[in-house]
Amino acid sequence: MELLSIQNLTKVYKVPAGFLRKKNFFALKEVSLSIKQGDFLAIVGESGSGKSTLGKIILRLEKPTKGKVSFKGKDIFSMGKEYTRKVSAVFQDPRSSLNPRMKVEEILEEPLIVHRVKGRKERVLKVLQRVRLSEELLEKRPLQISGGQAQRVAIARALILEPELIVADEPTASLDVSVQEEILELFKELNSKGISFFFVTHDIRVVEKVANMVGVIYAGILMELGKKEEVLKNPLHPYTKFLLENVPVRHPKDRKPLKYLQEEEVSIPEEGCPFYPRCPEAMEECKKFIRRSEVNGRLLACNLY
Ligand SMILES: Nc1ncnc2c1ncn2[C@@H]1O[C@H](COP(=O)(O)OP(=O)(O)OP(=O)(O)O)[C@@H](O)[C@H]1O
Repeated sequence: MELLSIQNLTKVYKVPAGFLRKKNFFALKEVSLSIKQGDFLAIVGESGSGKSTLGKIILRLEKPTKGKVSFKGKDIFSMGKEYTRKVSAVFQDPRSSLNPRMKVEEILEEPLIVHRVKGRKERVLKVLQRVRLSEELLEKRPLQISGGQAQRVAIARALILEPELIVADEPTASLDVSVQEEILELFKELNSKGISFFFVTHDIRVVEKVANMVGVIYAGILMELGKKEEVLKNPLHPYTKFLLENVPVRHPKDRKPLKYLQEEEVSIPEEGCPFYPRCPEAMEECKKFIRRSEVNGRLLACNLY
């Protein structure tokens, strides 16, 4: 069953363009995708590609300029509090997403109070077990616990209203590698129990372990979207191929700059395909337009298809 559907989503920001002037900046351009019940969709992209904007729109923290987002067939912006119950969020840094003055117990109880849910104590204890935290933590505040524990508290809070979809925006990026693995395992386990995920990451390696679907975004355009095995084994879009050739390495000293960063800085064109200046397979028409198509169930934005 389709849980979330995004159709032709465009987000335009007005950005400064010289003295007292503003211009349109497209953070997202005509993005369409859908999340089925049980899906773990990972959206991969570099910094500034629009992935967080997409997550924020799903969470109703931003409004689209154009396009539609629906949850089980209903426009999310016309839904009331029941949407916040069904769709929750985990962000990158638990230290800034959790109120440092509140005790863990209060943090976990808050959504239950807002949504007038009874039996709060049992719910809190149950959710602590789900994220494998001990009861002793309830009296602590976010700064008195480790980063990994704090992220588990954030996940517990996201789980407490029994959501159907969790939007997770780089939820492991601020954690140590070993803790990252544990948190990913936890997401995988929650997913296997039926919770769907919209997971934002810049690290395509993270996707390999947990996702069943992967979407690749560049300069606000969803370049490729399909089943994880297919996309990773047989990438069709030149940009997906490029990302896979430049997978980040674990150890900082092994890191090399992305290939194109060694070249001169290329600006992103506003018309046509934003990737064409870097694309080894670019054609003349790519300067003018970008074709969207579906190849064997895979969505592509590329003139090669
Ligand atoms: N409120 C805003 N006003 C103007 N521009 C914005 C605003 N919010 C985001 N942008 C721009 O939109 C683009 C997409 O931002 P977004 O945060 O979605 O990217 P991202 O892929 O999540 O990157 P990162 O991984 O760095 O967070 C960026 O160029 C950003 O500067």
